[in-house]
Amino acid sequence: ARTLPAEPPAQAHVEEVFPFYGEHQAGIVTPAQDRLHFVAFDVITTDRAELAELLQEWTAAAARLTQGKEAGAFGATGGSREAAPDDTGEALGLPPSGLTLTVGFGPSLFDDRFGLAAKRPAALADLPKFPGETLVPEISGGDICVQACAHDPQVAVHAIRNLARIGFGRVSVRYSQLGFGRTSSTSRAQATARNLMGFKDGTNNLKLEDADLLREQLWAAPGDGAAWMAGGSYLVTRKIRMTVETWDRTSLREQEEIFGRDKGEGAPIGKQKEFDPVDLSAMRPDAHVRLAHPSAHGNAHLLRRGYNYVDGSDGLGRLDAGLFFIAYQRDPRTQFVPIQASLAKSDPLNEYIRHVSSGLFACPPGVVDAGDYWGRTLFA
Ligand SMILES: C=CC1=C(C)c2cc3[nH]c(cc4nc(cc5[nH]c(cc1n2)c(C)c5CCC(=O)O)C(CCC(=O)O)=C4C)c(C)c3C=C
Ligand SMILES: [Fe+2]
Repeated sequence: ARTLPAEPPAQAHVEEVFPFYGEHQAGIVTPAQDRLHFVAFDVITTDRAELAELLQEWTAAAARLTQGKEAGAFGATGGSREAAPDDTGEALGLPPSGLTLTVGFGPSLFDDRFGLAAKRPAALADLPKFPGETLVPEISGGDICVQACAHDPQVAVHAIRNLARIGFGRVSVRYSQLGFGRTSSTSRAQATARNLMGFKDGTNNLKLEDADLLREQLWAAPGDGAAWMAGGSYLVTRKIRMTVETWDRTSLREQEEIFGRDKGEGAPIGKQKEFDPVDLSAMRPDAHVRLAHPSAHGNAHLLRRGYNYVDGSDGLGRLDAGLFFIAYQRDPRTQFVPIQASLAKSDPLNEYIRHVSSGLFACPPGVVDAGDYWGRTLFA
């Protein structure tokens, strides 16, 4: 029998509303919701004022949407019948569903189009090329990203669709990704969910209860170099395709040795329970959790917040499935990069996975009140 921490019933989840205003953006330490719609935009206007104006319009819409309201004051049906409605309507009648919207700015926004080059944080350094990755440019990068998380996919999709509609003529969608089944817990009140390899994922994650570690490892601080990012965090996304058919023909012993944890309970090799402390010496030297462990990287942690994805099948009878990996951190140069460098070099999981897209974004601090907007500290 499984023992899971107590969680509120599903109905309580869909009625959940997370505050939009605050020191930090919601959607980072917020207990990970069940569904994801992630979008990356290219900015097509070259006018800085127009971009800042769009961010203000987006902020106003996001403040409404996350509270369970329609995108604009007239909504889907309250405006003129001669004009397009200011909400697309597919979330009418649905509960708020714990929607959060989190914005980030990619390295390409800091080129010479908007006079932002001098504000590019050193921590937003382009990621190096990692061995074995086969990144597809069309589903990588982006000037601006928005991560929508909710318990109902229709609510997450509705939010992204309305932001894209508002941005018409100023931004265009570069790529978007749907995700289901969170693969991380970001709070100790949550049960650990499973990835598509069938393993509990997110056991040893940074969690919202870890106040000291969050201060040290998650949030950018005023002395970090880019003052406008204080209270923000850096986001790395990686779409990681899994060859699940090959994985499914691998023995249970091999699967468990690759991760360094058992499949049923999620306990570290040599231990009994999921949250027993990891004994690295008990597992093979290249076990995934051993290579990724903070002790192997100068105590570097990540706040992982990824989702499973299945984009249909690939025409060869294989599921086009995997993990949309999402990780927040204070500085990717000392956190994601060294961890991924060692995984790319030695992780036996590499036989079953391929990184196909990559994104890097500076997610600014939270919007403090209705007079504030996404990116104000950057554009000020
Ligand atoms: C660069 C960072 C990481 C990538 C990329 C990554 C890919 C990846 N991971 C799993 C499954 C699991 N990962 C687990 C632990 C874990 N993974 C990372 C980092 C990356 N993983 C870290 C930092 C950790 C925690 C290590 C520790 O402190 O113990 C686990 C074990 C359970 C857990 O603690 O979350 C699993 C399972 C997959 C399938 C995958 C790519 C598809
Ligand atoms: Fe991992």
